[in-house]
Amino acid sequence: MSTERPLFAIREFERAARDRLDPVHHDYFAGGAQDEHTVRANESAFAAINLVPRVLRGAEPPSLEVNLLGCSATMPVLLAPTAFHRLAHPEAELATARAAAAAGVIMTVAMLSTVAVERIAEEARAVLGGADPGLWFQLYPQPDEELTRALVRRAESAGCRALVVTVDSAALGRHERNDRNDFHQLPDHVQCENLRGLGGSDSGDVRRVTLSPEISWRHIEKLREMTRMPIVLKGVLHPADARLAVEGGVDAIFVSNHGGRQLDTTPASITQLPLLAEEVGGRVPLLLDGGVRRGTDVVKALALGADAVALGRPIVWGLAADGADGVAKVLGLMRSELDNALALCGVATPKEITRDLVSLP
Ligand SMILES: Cc1cc2nc3c(=O)[nH]c(=O)nc-3n(C[C@H](O)[C@H](O)[C@H](O)COP(=O)(O)O)c2cc1C
Ligand SMILES: CCCCCCC(=O)C(=O)O
Repeated sequence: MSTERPLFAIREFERAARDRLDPVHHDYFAGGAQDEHTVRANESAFAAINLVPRVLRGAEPPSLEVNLLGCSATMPVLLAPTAFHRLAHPEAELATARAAAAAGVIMTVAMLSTVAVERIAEEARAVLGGADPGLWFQLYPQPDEELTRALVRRAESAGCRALVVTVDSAALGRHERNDRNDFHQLPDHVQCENLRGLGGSDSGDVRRVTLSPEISWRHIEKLREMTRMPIVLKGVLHPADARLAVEGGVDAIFVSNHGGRQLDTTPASITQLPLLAEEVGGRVPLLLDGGVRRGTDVVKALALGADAVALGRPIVWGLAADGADGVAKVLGLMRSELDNALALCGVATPKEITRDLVSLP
């Protein structure tokens, strides 16, 4: 399966994916909470920010490399965790992992991946001739501490280099598209493979997962005791929570509204970023996701205080459109757009991107 004609923008991958996907699954991937105000805001807020380039800087050719929590990456763009890749393509997370490894970017494996994290790591390592792909693992902390511990152990044993703890999911967001489609159960062949063999059960049934309002800072402290992986809190929007996170010793903060899929009418991630950047004051790295669709969006996020950004839906669109090749093309597009945007802004590296390169609405 491959796209018949070349695609020149992530928006075109979105259309190609829509043409390929079962409409119910497309709605699951594309949709957000309730009226989807935040889904739209994530993208429109980027469009409303202007870039104010510098000229005649005599800059070196752009170099996009970064190091994030000890993992080197060929650009400041990583894969956000997204669940259930098997709904998008039969090769599921294996295809995604091959493309990410070949591109030299960090893939955050979702706890709810449909291929086990060990298999994903093996696939990525094979692309790199046995070298470490620097995978990160996303966790929904469970009220059952032993299940959480087993998931953390599993990620560590698979060689994951950071634990991305999703904290914006005290309950599942209300997805009216899924309700209208009566999509409340996964097909039998789509299983959460990371759950198998843990907590005394061999089932990969997603219903074993609990999203609970009981989860608190105490659970983050426990995670700190459970693992030596750096801990990244994903889903922080309030500056006061960013302060607590830094004081609590987390290693990085992911400014995210879950792609508008949890609480509708939260601000766009990019709108909230400067407030968090000010509160954090460079004490820990800041990552951002939500609505990143262009290389120029990456420059805007870095100018406003992010160290890197992550892509959610664009990766799913690439996967659905053309498997590993589709993901590779999405990442290739981001890389060449970012390269072009840096050159046109008069900077050579992500570190040289400064606040004065953007003007806010
Ligand atoms: C289909 C889908 C599944 C997702 N699954 C997860 C998940 O399992 N865990 C998580 O922390 N975030 C999950 N997210 C949120 C993403 O990690 C990310 O925050 C969001 O997609 C970024 O916005 P974007 O899609 O506009 O790039 C999911 C998002 C989508 C679209
Ligand atoms: C208990 C199942 C929750 C699935 C959530 C996956 C996700 O984060 C998303 O779709 O967004």
